[in-house]
Amino acid sequence: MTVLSVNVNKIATLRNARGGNVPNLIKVAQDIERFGGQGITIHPRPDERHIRYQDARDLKKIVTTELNIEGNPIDSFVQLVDEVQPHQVTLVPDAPDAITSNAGWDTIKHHSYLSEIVKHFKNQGIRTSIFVDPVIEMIEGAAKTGVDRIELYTEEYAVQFSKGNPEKGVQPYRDAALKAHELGLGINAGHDLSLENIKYFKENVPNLIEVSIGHALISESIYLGLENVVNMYKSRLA
Ligand SMILES: CC(=O)[C@@H](O)[C@H](O)COP(=O)(O)O
Ligand SMILES: NCC(=O)COP(=O)(O)O
Repeated sequence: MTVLSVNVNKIATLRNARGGNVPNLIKVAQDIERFGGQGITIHPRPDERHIRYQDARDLKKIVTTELNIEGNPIDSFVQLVDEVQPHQVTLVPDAPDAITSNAGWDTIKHHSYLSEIVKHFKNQGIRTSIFVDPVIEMIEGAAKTGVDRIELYTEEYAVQFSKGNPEKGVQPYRDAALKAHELGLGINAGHDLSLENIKYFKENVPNLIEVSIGHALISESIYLGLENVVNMYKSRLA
């Protein structure tokens, strides 16, 4: 079984559009857990365009499954994670003005920086993950930082799947997962995973511990309903 962590960034996007508290992010997170979601993921960005730093504090008080905070470990992010103490922190190298995450870390170039940050969080007992492209050298570089897990950046898989090339799309992820497992790393994945492409990914990428899914899951819920969609993902991840 692979754990489904639901990314609620898009719930915050909708809420912020009117400046009030509709939809209520906390209630949605509680409902996701009630419907069977096994984790909540957030990705507070420096401009707080969707998740606000205060949301992280509020969610920590109510999440009973697993809270995963993703982001670029700039000083304010590190301070937030230190304060909130989520179950997992995922380091993502996104620029402040990036529309969304668009690359994994160069774990060789940033070896010292990542090693220091990984140590900082691991010393507090926070499970730490590094967002990477499915490139063997980057997996090896991640392992050398002492990190617990990697999160495979799955946009390219999603692109290839949508073009009708699922095997071409998944092959680098299978190879990366085998290497990561051999090196003792846990394997997470995320970005642009959807009801359409998740089953093939799960069936073809070994040792997949957790996926975080937001944009597609929330969009699909408009048509199919949140409870239904959470359970549709879970059956594809069983
Ligand atoms: C790391 C990752 O792939 C997701 O966290 C993604 O970046 C979601 O962020 P947005 O919701 O801002 O697109
Ligand atoms: N880590 C990936 C994530 O949290 C969700 O990404 P997406 O499904 O919104 O593309």
